[in-house]
Formats: sequence, C-alpha cells, structure tokens
Amino acid sequence: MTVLRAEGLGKKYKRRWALAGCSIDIEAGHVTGLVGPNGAGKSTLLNLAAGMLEPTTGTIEVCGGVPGSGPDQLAKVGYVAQSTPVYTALTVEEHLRLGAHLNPGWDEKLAQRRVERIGLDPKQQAGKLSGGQRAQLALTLGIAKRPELLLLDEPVAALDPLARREFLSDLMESVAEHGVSVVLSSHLVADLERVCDHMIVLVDSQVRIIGDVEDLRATHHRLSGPRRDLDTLPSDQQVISASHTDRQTTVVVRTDGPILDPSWTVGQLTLEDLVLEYMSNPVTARPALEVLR
Ligand SMILES: Nc1ncnc2c1ncn2[C@@H]1O[C@H](COP(=O)(O)OP(=O)(O)OP(=O)(O)O)[C@@H](O)[C@H]1O
Repeated sequence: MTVLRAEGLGKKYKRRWALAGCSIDIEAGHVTGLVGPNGAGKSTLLNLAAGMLEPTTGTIEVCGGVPGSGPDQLAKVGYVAQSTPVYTALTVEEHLRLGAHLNPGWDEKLAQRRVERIGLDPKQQAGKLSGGQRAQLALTLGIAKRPELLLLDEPVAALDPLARREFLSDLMESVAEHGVSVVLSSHLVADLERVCDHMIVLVDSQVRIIGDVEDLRATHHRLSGPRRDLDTLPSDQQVISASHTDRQTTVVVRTDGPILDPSWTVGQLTLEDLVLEYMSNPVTARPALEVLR
C-alpha cells in the first residue's frame, strides 16, 4: 500500500516556489528521512501531506485519501509540526485527555508510559514546560494517536542527546510493533541513518534523490585517480560531483554497475557524505526519481 504519493507537486507562496515538480511514492512500512538545506521545502512538503496547505500544482495522496479531507483522513495521519504546538493553558494530563477525546485509535497506555518515562509532571501547564519537554509532549500525542502515517518535522531538534536517542528508539519500537509508517525531517543525518530505511533529499524546492538507503549506499562511489576528462566515463555513471587538481580527479558517481576501470581507487560514501554531495552540488546532479518499494 502506498502511504504517500505526490505527482508534479508544487507550492507557491506569492511569487516564490517553495516546492516544485515533486514526484514521490512511499510504500507503507518505511521510515523515510527528509533532508535538505534550510528553505529547501521540507516543512512545506510535510504541511501538504498533513493537509495544512493546499498544492498550487500537482496532486498529493496520503493513506489513500486527500490530505485534511475529513475526520477519517485526519485519524490516519499524525503530524508534529516543527513548532511542536501545544495548548499553553492546558496541563499535560489535559492534553492526553484531549488526545483520547479526539482520536479514535488513541493508545492511553502508551501515552501514560511515555509521559512517565520522560518525567513530565501531569499537572504542569504546557506553557511552563521547556522547549524540549513541549516537543516530547507533542511527540507523545503524535505517537499515541496510532496513525497509519506519522509526519514529524525536525522532531529531535529540541531534545538533549539522551532524550533524542530514547525518542528514536521509541519510534523504532512503534514501527516494529504497530507497523506505522514515518516520514521525518531532520538536519541530523547521523540520527536519520540510525532509523531510516529510505531517504529523500530536497534541494532548491525539488527532489534531488529519493531511494532505499542501502541502495543509495551501494550505488554511489567516490572515485579518485589520474586527472581525466569526465566525458570519458561510461554512460551508466551519473556524475554527482567532481573536482580536479593538476594531476588528479576525484568524482562521485552513481551507477548500478560495477566500477571496472582499474585506474580508479574506489571509496564508499557514508550516508552523510552522500547527502552532502547532493546538497552542495545542485547543478551537476540530475534529479533522480524513483519509486520507493
Ligand atoms: N508562509 C510562508 N509564506 C511565504 N514563504 C514561505 C512560507 N513558508 C515557507 N516559505 C518559503 O518557502 C521556502 C521553503 O520553506 P520550508 O519551511 O518548507 O523549508 P524547510 O526545508 O523546511 O526549511 P528549514 O530547514 O529551515 O526548516 C522558503 O524559501 C521559505 O522562505
């Protein structure tokens, strides 16, 4: 089953395109990381998927429905926005009560367990929580809702390192136990690497690359060797970035085939290297669109 399908998706604010021509296909059961520079369009994409925004062009379908189209659709999708919105005048326990009231699939046990473990005082007003505690409360509401698809916009940005690790392991537990699909944006690629099996890199409002993390790792190589003209590379090798000194060429290529040329020294890239290559070379790389299976 497809949990998120976008075709030619675009969003324009006044005269500026925040997102343009995005085609994305995410099957259920995946944890998909969304990365890209500031202003690339990550929050815009998540807002479109949550039904908080309407597309200017193209279409987006989430869990088989139009985002934000009614109560059934809202129940299927959990969304924790970057600002981790909470009701400042309500206490922690009132938030949980509200969650139980509004969400047909509410998991009270899970919500209580999380609040206890995080150490939130149920009687404390949300407006008096720290930024990290507010984020934890918002994340608890998102997870305990038991959605089919959980959309998280920079969920760990406000968390301390231990809380971050625990949150990510909670998330993995929810994925394993309840099969929830997740799309989460973050600038912390090392965190994403721990939990994501798929990755989308957005640059300049467009999808630069989308795919299975293992496939991405296996098909990208850093080649270094004697200086040479890039036109001499085999046609199945897509150049992502290249640099030359007087004597040496270093090039990052994407290819499904083996590197047969013995003059290259072949190095593997970490996921972080790979993401940075796409983020810092928006011109040389062509967009690579794939279906996530
Ligand atoms: N409400 C708005 N009105 C006008 N422009 C907007 C609005 N929201 C976002 N934008 C613009 O759209 C572009 C994409 O913004 P978006 O917030 O989606 O990026 P992002 O990738 O989430 O960035 P960040 O990593 O900084 O959170 C940016 O240029 C931003 O200035």
